[in-house]
Amino acid sequence: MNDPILEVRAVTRRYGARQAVDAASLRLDAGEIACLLGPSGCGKSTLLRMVAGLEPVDGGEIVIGGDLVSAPGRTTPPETRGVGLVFQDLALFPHLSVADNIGFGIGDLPPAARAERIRELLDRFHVAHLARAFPHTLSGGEQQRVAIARALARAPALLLLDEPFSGLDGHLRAEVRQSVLADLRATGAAVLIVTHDPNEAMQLADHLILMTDGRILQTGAPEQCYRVPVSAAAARLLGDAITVPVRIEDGAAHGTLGMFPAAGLADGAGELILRPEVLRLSPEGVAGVVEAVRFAGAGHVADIRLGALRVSCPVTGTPPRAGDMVGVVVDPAGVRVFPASESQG
Ligand SMILES: Nc1ncnc2c1ncn2[C@@H]1O[C@H](COP(=O)(O)OP(=O)(O)OP(=O)(O)O)[C@@H](O)[C@H]1O
Repeated sequence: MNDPILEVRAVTRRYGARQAVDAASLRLDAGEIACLLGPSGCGKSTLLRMVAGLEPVDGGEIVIGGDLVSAPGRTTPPETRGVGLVFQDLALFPHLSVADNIGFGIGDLPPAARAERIRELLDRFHVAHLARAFPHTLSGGEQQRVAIARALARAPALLLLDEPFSGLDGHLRAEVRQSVLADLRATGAAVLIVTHDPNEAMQLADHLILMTDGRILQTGAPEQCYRVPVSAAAARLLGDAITVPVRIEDGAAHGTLGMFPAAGLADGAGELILRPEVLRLSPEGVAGVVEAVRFAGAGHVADIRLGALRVSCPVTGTPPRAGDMVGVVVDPAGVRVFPASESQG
């Protein structure tokens, strides 16, 4: 196995009594794109800033390209870590042209080599026609491309992006994201992107890193994290998750939606966690009453009362009406069972 580009080992950062990052570990291989996802204040930016060398670590170690760059009392400065950085505000130099922004950090190269590198990046990020333009005349998406091109000027093996798409609005955001992603992949750099947007993270990443309260809950491929969350908290970070209280007894979980395997779990209170899409309406399912039906583009969503439980169930075809009695079935493959104490958060 190749050595990772980035290895973060049990890194900790405290601000007074607050543990902003608590024993976080992750690794990133060459050419891999990872998204660090979590709610506001969970410590994502702090972790990224420690990797960048903008913040010291209070515990643990960071290794980049085989070099130990952070340990308590030791912080290699950002400019000698071989990382590229792009922050939310992009921070382009307003008085420099696009070409000069991109070439800013490579003034030490011979002029011909510098010009060649600038031309390469202008082409790669599709901004060659803007080479002489100034940042304030560019669209948000164009500024985004220039900021990334500038961060890659020294060909870092690792690029760090903190909420890079947050300044772009809906439609433009998705479009810029996908095309920038393709261009980034072509550079071969390992990329660590901080975001609080689950859809963005799932669409961009080879590898998700889910974080809450300073701790990393789960890492893995987006589909794995979505389908097989390690806890209710991890499940909720990636989208709608229905929580159903159950009683675990002799390796089975019993609750309103029926019985599900819970091998290896101790008897006691538990929770089922499932995505809405594993529910469907069928007459042989658990009986419930439709409370409301909403149009949701590709189909409808029915809010259904099943005793004390209320679930939102996607419906294809003709939707039921409020007040109808329906049956709800669950695809057991889409259900996870957790002991109640482990699924808090
Ligand atoms: N320089 C600082 N001094 C004191 N507390 C800080 C400092 N930087 C961050 N914190 C605190 O550490 C915690 C984590 O902050 P951080 O900015 O890393 O979170 P985040 O997940 O990036 O949030 P957001 O998505 O809102 O940017 C927060 O409670 C924040 O208030």
